[in-house]
This record gives sequence, structure tokens and C-alpha cells, in this order.
Amino acid sequence: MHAAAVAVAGGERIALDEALSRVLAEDLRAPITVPGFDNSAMDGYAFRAEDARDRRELPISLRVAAGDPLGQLSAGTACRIFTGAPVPVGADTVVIQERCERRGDILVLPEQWTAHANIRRAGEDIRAGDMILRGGQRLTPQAVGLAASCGFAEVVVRRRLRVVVLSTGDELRTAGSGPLNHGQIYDSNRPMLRALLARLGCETRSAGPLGDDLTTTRQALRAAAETADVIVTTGGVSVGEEDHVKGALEAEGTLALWRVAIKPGKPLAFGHIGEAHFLGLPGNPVSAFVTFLLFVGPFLKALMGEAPTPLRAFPVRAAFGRAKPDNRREFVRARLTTRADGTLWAEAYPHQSSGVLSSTVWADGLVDIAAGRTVAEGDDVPFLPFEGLAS
Ligand SMILES: Nc1nc2c(c(=O)[nH]1)N[C@H]1C(S)=C(S)[C@@H](COP(=O)(O)OP(=O)(O)OC[C@H]3O[C@@H](n4cnc5c(N)ncnc54)[C@H](O)[C@@H]3O)O[C@H]1N2
Ligand code: MOO
Ligand SMILES: [Mg+2]
Repeated sequence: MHAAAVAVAGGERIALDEALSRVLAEDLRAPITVPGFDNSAMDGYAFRAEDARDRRELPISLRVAAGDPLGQLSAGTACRIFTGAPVPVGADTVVIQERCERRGDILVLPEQWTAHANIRRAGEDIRAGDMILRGGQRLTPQAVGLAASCGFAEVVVRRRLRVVVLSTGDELRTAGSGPLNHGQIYDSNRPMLRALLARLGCETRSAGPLGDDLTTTRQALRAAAETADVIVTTGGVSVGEEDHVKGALEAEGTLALWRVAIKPGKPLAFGHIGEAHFLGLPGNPVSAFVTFLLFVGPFLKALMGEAPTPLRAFPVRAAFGRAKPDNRREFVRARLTTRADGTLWAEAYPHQSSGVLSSTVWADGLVDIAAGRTVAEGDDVPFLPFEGLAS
């Protein structure tokens, strides 16, 4: 039995260097202050500003490098110091070496220098007790670094979602299984979806393409629901009698949603089979890709307890037109170009059919055109970059 509640329960303690892209299961508070000591921001000389008020020369009595223990600077003298080295007791100013002169063991200061400059204070980055990362946050490389800077070698992350990916269609062959006969195509949706899921840190299992047959589809869904938190299928959710996914879902589980008024991506089935969530994506590769970005990704993130990232569109100029309004909200695959005047334009891929997967490799993202809207060349349109959507 597995729990597929809204946010999957439970977390696992793993090594920090295995945790990239995983979702934190709990808040992380800093057990220490970072940096833990005042240190020099520059290679130069440290001294007490008071001692150099009315003199430019100070004898050099100490040398402190990064990693050395805390030193004690005798009054009226200077210390040779290096970036990251602990500022000795008795010093409160550092001047960079490029501005100083050294004559034997005598430091010659420049005319002008600033008291208390070039020192990185203890706690400038983090103070002990600060919340440094939150439960629900997906670990980026910089977040891994921040946790390490506070001494964490392990973190508790949400367990990986178990997702079963099933593609359907008599015409499908798995790449590498041999040459295609007429009328066959290689299954591109399954590898693409597994890659999208892997990027979200999911554990995916997938069977070979299912034939267009209600019984096999029902059996496959039932079997998948035994182990999966989420089942994702592609194909067979439209209206033809060869489309069995919707029927299989209605027979084996509950169908909660079907069809959304978007293009591409209109036929989308959502529901449950036992404890498993179910998403039935359209077979057209671009539709499968776009519905994953818009629906599956955000849903899986919510299941992982990850804080939702809002769809962040930014305005660009349309380098194309849409004279005839569509009754569906359209997501146009487009590439960004900056013109000589510095303005950002979205160029539409010439073929916007939802079977042309190459458009998604060529494009940087999607121009989001509201249902019923016409677009003239130069109009401001909202642009959704792929990388903000799928990671
Ligand atoms: N009379 C109507 N026909 C269709 C409608 C409609 O409203 N009325 N909707 C169209 C739209 S929109 C879409 S999207 C597709 C989705 O149909 P299905 O989800 O049933 O997908 P399939 O029919 O199984 O396949 C569609 C297309 O995609 C190819 N495909 C399928 N799976 C894969 C895969 N794993 N890798 C690569 N390519 C795949 C398949 O060969 C078909 O060409 O329905 C329209 N029809
Ligand atoms: O939903 Mo479809 O994707 O417009 O082809
Ligand atoms: Mg179909």
C-alpha cells in the first residue's frame, strides 16, 4: 500500500552531494555563524586606524594567512594579511597591497585610506539560528553550497515520486527495436516524458508502448496503480474509437477532467486509479510536451510539497500575426531575438502543428495567446521561457 496523499508523506535522509534537485522535507536552520570570524577581504596590510592617524610608516610585526590561528597585533605595528585570513586582535583596518609600499619590514601607507575598510565581519552571510532553506524548496547547486557552508553533510528530502509512464498506440515502436514498417513511428513521448520527470527528481518506470486495445490498457493501468504515486499516459485520449485511455480510466478509476481549451493540448484526462493519480496526455508530441509543462510539472511539484512557482511570463514583441482569433488559448512555440534597437521579439516556428516536435527544440519557449485574441506584428505578447516551466 502506498500513500499518494496531496503531498507525499515522509522524507529520507541523504548525503548533501546526492541531493541536487531534490525537495527539502524540512526547514534548515543554520547551526553556526558564517563567516565565524572577522576576516580580510583583500591581500594587503592590517593595522589599527588610530595608530596611523598621523604617520604613514608602520613596522610590520605579524603575518597572517588564511587558515592561520587568530593573531595579536602589537600596538603601533602592521600585519601582512591575505584574503580570508582572520583579522588579528588589535587591527580594525585593511589596505590593499596594490596601494601600499613595503621597505624591508616597514609598511608605507598611501596618503588616503579608509578606516575599517576591507574587513568581512563575522555573521555577514549567516547568523546562527537563521532559516537558510525552507521545507518544500528544490535544491539548486547554490542551495547545496549554502547548506554545506553551514556544515550540513546530509539533508532530509522528500522521497522521490514513483511515476509510471505508459505510451499507447499500435503505430509505435521503441527506438532501437529495429527499422520501421510503413505506418509505424518511433515512440518519442515516453523518452521525453521520462526525461522531464527525471529533471523533477521523480523515479520513473515505464513499459513498452501499449497497443490500442481497451483490455490491455485497463490491465496496464491496474498494474501501474499497484506501485505508482502517479501514472502518466500519452495517446488515446481523443474521440476516436481507437482511443482507449479514457475508457480504461473510467472503467478502472475515476475521470475527473477531460479536455482543456488550449492549443496544443486540448484532450487531457485527469483522475485517479486506486490511490494513484492519473494524467492522460494527448498523443501529439508537442501536446504531450506542453501539457506536461502546464499541468503535470506543477502537479508533481505540489505532490512533492514544493512551493509552486507561478507561471512567470514576460512581455516581448510578436514577430508574427494571428489575424483569426482561436477559441482556444494558444501556446505558440517561439524563439527570442534581440533587435538592433534592443527590443526583444518572439519569432514563431514556421510549423505550429502539434506533431512537429522539432519546433520545441528550436524554440526558447511559448508565446501565450489568450482565446479570442488577434495578434498584429509588433504587439506585446506574454512569453513563457521553457526553462522556467520544466525544471
Ligand atoms: N475528430 C477529432 N480528432 C482529433 C481531435 C478532435 O478534437 N476531434 N483532437 C486532436 C488533438 S487536438 C489531439 S492533441 C490529438 C490527440 O489524440 P490522442 O491523445 O488520442 O492521441 P493519438 O490519437 O493516440 O495520437 C495522436 C498523434 O500522436 C502520435 N503519437 C501518439 N503517441 C505517440 C508517442 N508516444 N510518440 C510519438 N508520437 C505519438 C500518433 O501517431 C498520432 O499521430 O487528437 C486529435 N484528433
Ligand atoms: O491538442 Mo492538440 O494538441 O491541439 O493537437
Ligand atoms: Mg487518438
